[in-house]
Amino acid sequence: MGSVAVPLAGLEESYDYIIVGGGTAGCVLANRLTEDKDVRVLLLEAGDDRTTDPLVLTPGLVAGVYGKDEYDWNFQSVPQSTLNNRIINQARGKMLGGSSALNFMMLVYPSKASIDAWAAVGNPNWNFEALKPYLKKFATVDVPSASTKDICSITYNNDTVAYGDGPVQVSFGEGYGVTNKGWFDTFASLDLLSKRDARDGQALGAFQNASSIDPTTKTRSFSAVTYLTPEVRARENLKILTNTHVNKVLFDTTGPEPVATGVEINVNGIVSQVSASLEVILSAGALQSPQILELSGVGSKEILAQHNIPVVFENPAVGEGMQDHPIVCQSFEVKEGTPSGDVLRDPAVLKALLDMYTADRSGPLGQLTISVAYTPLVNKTGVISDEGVKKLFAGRDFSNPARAAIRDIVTNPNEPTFQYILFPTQVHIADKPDNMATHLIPVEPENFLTVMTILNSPFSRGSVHIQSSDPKAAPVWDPKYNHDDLDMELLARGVQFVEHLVAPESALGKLLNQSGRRLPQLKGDDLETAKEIVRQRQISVFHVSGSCSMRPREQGGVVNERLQVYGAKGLRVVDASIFPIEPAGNIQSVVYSVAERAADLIKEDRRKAVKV
Ligand SMILES: Cc1cc2nc3c(=O)[nH]c(=O)nc-3n(C[C@H](O)[C@H](O)[C@H](O)COP(=O)(O)OP(=O)(O)OC[C@H]3O[C@@H](n4cnc5c(N)ncnc54)[C@H](O)[C@@H]3O)c2cc1C
Repeated sequence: MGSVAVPLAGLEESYDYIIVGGGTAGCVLANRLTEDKDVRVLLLEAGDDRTTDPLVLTPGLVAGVYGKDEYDWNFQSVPQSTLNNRIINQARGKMLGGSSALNFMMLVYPSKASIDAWAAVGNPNWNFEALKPYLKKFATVDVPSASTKDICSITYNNDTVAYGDGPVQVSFGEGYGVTNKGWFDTFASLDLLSKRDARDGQALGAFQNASSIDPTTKTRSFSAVTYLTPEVRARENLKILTNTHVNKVLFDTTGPEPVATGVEINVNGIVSQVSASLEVILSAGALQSPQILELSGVGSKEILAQHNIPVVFENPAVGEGMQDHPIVCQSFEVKEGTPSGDVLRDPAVLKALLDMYTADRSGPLGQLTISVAYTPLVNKTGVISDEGVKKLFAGRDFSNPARAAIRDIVTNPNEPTFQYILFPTQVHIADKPDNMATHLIPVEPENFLTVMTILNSPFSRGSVHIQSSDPKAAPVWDPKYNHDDLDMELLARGVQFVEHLVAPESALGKLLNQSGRRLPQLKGDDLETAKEIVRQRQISVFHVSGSCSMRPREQGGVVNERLQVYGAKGLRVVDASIFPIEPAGNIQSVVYSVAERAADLIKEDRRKAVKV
């Protein structure tokens, strides 16, 4: 099907900026760029607008959207050789709001060192201090109640006033109970309770994360509702087009450097073009921004040739450098009387909770009761000694600046090598999960809690590339988890530490059925068994990033510090793809703040160009 240079009915022929992907980052940009009335923006989203959909808005119903074509791209990895050849699912939001519309809503701030590492790998203008104003700009964090503070041992936050003043509404909720208390008491007994506010980037120990849930309405607070409010949508200089698949970026190649001039779109099978007079901005997420670049002729010559795509300009780094946080999920049967989300398998319980939520927004469906902890490098004996850390890293090559930057974080006893999560239900791992819901729907008859071990700064790098010139064909995602064997060594040690958390004498262990089942039925007492637990139970924590990395070009960069694509004019990438190094913790806070900062950079560049 050929495309015609005629705009679709209702569209102008040209806009100043075209944003590709109305996801987490894309909605931020659409809002901020149209604050200037002179700037005309077109926001293009492949999915629909589901901002009034109860499955999206109700925090406790999130599992209901996974795998459904109208909400979720539902990508699958190639089999992972280090994980017993299992296939790993990667849910991705396909709707206005993108992945912020189907994520778990955990709102965690990155560690300072993990953002300072961005500067260390060639981006001197991107460090924690530079990002901090934007970490405050995207959200307003409500204060926790006295009872939440008490149950969750919150003694470290400066919580007399809300933190930040941005559109995303963030809260702590009220549903915490004995399991959360057990979590905090257990970490306290290990002298690993946070003493600092995690928002200052230097927390270590257990702390209560907030959630992107509006404290008043008890609904998901995500980019499409918070940045695209009715007021913003009413702006005459903003056009939002949903159900619009962007096939590729169009270039003028007649000058010395290719210039992005617009995009080719597919709306209900009708392929047409629309022009951008200033810039095309790709915000299609870490799996699809590189896909669109390759479909447009930007990428490795060999890959483009395989699919008969003419090269506009070559950059083999496109789609490489892919990162993700590996997460190992061990489930433990609870004692009679210990609360577990597994009771939702009973339709009568689910109905009663739905009735409560519908009546007055009360009950667990309007909250998230996950708790977390950051720890330094630990193993079965606790925090690993300096000597032990040195031994683990001895004789390895750290000449690559990114590897050196990650080593510096992981070996620093004041930095969070691991994030632990207390998840209130069982997690089911399948060799080939149909979708994310496969992990969440209880299949075991007993009730469980899950302790999750996340490696915050992995060394392994994967890739994502097109497998066809068809824009609708899913790209091939190979995260290459643990291909750097250090990741397996570290993760296995992190898994060994879980035995401290669930031990019979620990406060959490006392809530478990110590003679009951575990998933898997293995204990990480020795390192080899801990590695087998990783192989059987590691999945993705859905933090894919780094596939269009911000780095110097000669070091594998795709974008520069202003997020402009090397080798072209008028083209940027603004989403999780640009992260040069995965930040510690859950990454939505970083995606939002990168997009906020990008909006300022774009405005600044326009001011300079048109001298306004
Ligand atoms: C299941 C899940 C749970 C998560 N839980 C958490 C959590 O609890 N806390 C946390 O901090 N983070 C969490 N994350 C991660 C976080 O939500 C994401 O990292 C973040 O939302 C990614 O933002 P983005 O802007 O890079 O991409 P996205 O938000 O995914 O946006 C990309 C957008 O581009 C659109 N698009 C793609 N291709 C095209 C095309 N060709 N044409 C037009 N549009 C296109 C997509 O439909 C989508 O709307 C989770 C993610 C998932 C998937």
